[in-house]
Amino acid sequence: MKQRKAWRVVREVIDEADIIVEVVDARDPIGTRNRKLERLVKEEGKPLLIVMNKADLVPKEWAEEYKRKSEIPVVFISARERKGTGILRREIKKLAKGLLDYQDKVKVALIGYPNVGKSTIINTLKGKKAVGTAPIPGYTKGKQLIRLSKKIWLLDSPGVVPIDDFDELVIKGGFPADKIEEPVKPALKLIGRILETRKEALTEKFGIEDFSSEEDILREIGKRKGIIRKGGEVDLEETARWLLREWQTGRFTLFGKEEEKGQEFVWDFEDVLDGIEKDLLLDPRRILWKYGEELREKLDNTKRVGIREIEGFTVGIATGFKKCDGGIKLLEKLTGKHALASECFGKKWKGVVVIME
Ligand SMILES: Nc1nc2c(ncn2[C@@H]2O[C@H](COP(=O)(O)OP(=O)(O)OP(=O)(O)O)[C@@H](O)[C@H]2O)c(=O)[nH]1
Repeated sequence: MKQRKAWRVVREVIDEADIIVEVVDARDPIGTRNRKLERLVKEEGKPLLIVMNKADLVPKEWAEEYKRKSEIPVVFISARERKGTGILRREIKKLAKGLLDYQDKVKVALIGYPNVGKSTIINTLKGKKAVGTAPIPGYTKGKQLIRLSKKIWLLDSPGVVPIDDFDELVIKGGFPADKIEEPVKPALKLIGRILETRKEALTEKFGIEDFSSEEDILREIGKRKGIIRKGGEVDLEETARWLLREWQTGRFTLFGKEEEKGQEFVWDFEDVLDGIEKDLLLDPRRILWKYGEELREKLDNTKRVGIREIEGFTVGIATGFKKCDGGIKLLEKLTGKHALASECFGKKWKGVVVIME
């Protein structure tokens, strides 16, 4: 049901825009491109541009190679480092040119999976210019357009592609590895993705050079890590969980050296989440009154995160942040949901309890 609603919003954004920019993560272009989205845009006959963001986290040659292979125009940028945004503007202008023969204004929309950097790109494109956002008369209330040039405008709220496949959700970090009952399937999918994208990563991290099948690779990882059952056989399930955990926390990436350090965290707070009853869900302060002491004990510079679905709500706990906002943002990223209420705690290192829709 939720999926359908999310796709409806994406369709509305496609409908509204004249040019669609699909934002993907340069580290995982295969996993963050969405064929359904691309098909919908094509069906509408609208121009599509792919922006591979976070280019600062991948080697240049890799970017060039991907660009050569793509049939859709690709632009590489790093919104965070403000690199490549000039080229992006130029490409958008190029696509808009053809349309401006028939209309006097062109609207551009960014669409992509959660966490790929859509908002950061919008902010970068906005620039420092005071013109920034301006309400346009007759335009849907609450929404604004950002002026890129006199005739080219950007929708200020991006379209978010829902993650509809459970294995995919796990790979993207939206469901904690430790909680998965059948971790082998998503782990094999992850290995398949790595084989397709950059199999050298398996050699660099695990010393594996024989890429026969996904399952053999998983078994080999277990063997090398010593995740063995009593009988001496590799424990595939535990290996799968371990691998997914490494991936989700960023300890294992496609490009060993270029890890995004800021995003590393450990899963924690199982006990507290186990104890949360229905009446505590009304207010995050109640959770803090009851479990504050336990939570404060773990406050240090390690980022710890716990997430649990309880009675139709999602409860998240995050600690180890300089600002509570960082914790809330990470929880929202991981779950793809929005915070309804939150309560902050801690002095030097902060933690936060968040209830999400
Ligand atoms: N290294 C790097 N990180 C980036 C870049 N752009 C964005 N990020 C980071 O990626 C994370 C997600 O960025 P957002 O702009 O919030 O992503 P979004 O696509 O709007 O995410 P949702 O709001 O969940 O849909 C943040 O931690 C950003 O700082 C980039 O070019 N390089």
